[in-house]
Amino acid sequence: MYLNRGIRPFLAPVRGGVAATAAAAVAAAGFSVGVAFGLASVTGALLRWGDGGAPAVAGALAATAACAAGRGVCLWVRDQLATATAARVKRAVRARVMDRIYELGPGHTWPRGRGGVQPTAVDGVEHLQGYIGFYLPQLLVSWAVPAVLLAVLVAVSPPVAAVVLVCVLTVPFAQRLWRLVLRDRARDHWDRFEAFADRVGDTVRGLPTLVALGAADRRRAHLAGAAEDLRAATTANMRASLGVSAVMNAAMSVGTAGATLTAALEASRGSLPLESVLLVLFLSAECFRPQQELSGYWHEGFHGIAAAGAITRLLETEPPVRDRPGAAPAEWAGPPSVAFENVDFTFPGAAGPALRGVSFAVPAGSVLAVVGASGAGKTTLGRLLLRDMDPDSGRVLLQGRDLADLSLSGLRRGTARVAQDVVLLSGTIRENIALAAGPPGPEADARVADAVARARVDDVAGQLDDGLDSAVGEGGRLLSGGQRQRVALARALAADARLLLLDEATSALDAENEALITGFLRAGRGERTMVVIAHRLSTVAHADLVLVLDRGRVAEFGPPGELALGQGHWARLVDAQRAGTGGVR
Ligand SMILES: Nc1ncnc2c1ncn2[C@@H]1O[C@H](COP(=O)(O)OP(=O)(O)OP(=O)(O)O)[C@@H](O)[C@H]1O
Repeated sequence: MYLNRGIRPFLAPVRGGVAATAAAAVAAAGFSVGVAFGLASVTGALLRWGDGGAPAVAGALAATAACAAGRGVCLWVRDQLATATAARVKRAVRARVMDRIYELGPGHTWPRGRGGVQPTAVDGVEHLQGYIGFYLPQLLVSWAVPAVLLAVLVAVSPPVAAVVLVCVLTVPFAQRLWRLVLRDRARDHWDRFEAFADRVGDTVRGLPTLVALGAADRRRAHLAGAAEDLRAATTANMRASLGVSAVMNAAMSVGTAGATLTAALEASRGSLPLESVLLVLFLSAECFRPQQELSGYWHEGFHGIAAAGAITRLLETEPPVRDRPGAAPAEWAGPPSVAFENVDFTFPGAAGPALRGVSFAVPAGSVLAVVGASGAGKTTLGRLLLRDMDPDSGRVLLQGRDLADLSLSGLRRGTARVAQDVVLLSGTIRENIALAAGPPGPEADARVADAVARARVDDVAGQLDDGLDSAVGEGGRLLSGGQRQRVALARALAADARLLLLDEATSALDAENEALITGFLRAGRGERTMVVIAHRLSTVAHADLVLVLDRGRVAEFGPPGELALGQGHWARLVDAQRAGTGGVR
């Protein structure tokens, strides 16, 4: 049986359900045998009508009808059990997949973009329904039922049983062939499906840009190419699958015909009575029925195998960071001091390091501004500070303790960030802010109210019909860039974090919002340690310390006033900004 190793653990708790489903299907097959016996007796009784067979016909008919009804009930039970079993597995798999996505965290690089994981988490888990509910139990049935029926056939006519046995044995051969043909294809098909889904998502998100650039037609052609790729892969798989189906169907036809001929031959020799001939014909057809049904489930089996492979790969992906044994919770009694000690970091697959030998120390409760040219490593430094990833060498320290020795959940409880690309979740402004405010209740409500006031989100809400209960739309697209940033800032404040990272938080702010941020930096000093990836001199002016990065190295570090007196990078950047020829980058 082809069972993906990632899915096996989820099947253990529902083994009983799969077995019960298969048992119901086997019971249905048992009633089919009853129907076969019944029909054979009805036919025999009809042929002997002259011998006063009316009561016998009536009895046989009643027994046949009862068996047919029993079969119907068993199939109904099978479908109920299959659906319930598959639903349990899907629930468990989905929960584990979501856990894994959280564990992979913000530091994981998705090989096919973030959109590529959606088909696995949504469609992939759905595809397990048919695979686990019907395909796997049917696989058991396709062995069990022929085995039982062959035993009955041997008792009725050993030669017919021998013919049927030979043909039934082609089925495992066909299954093996199917597995060999489809194993790699299933993965390839899923990869194309994920890539296509990611591109469609990208296109929808980037539609305004595509239209503005006049590139919509080119993108459409590109998408059509990817769709054609997927169609070609699907057709090729269907062809291969149908080829294997044809082998099975041929075996079944040959088996039924062979059984009929053998039975007829035996009847002509007088060694098989007519009723037994009929019985043999019905039973040999029943022997092949489970395999016929199995081939009907192959489509679901194929998608299930492909999905199970993708789910396994996701579950086996190693997170970039995880808790070390004995990791301790971080202490958040007050704002922490922060230090980097000789930190090197290179992104997987990157040509060169993003950070090299970075060292600096920031006292608790200070504001550190990080500046530097585009690509200098500012965002990477922020990400290492919040432990999205671990340094290749060197250490990041929080209150003198290596970040890697602290538990991730404890660390995340005390940190917050307003990221470069502010992402709001679908829902209302209030819901977005409340996300960070802890379990619902009066305390969380008070935190939200305080954050709204401090980030002046009430100004934003006042411009909207439903105030704080206005929907922000997917990703926050119903709000302006500046409004989004205020909501994101409020969200970070509601988290009441002792370590706050603002990554280019001022880039989309107007003068009023910028004043809000700088005021907030001034007021927050001492309350929390803040690291600001800064663009504007006004922001940096309120920093206690400035770190200038240049191609991944620390070019300068110190209080802004002192650095401005020198002749280095910082002094040049300030002069350039004052002269209006550049930012603080
Ligand atoms: N996920 C990634 N994979 C590979 N390389 C990356 C990744 N993210 C960033 N880099 C590279 O690391 C270097 C530092 O990038 P980083 O985003 O930290 O720069 P930055 O100073 O924040 O730039 P900007 O001001 O433009 O945002 C760059 O060379 C960038 O190309």
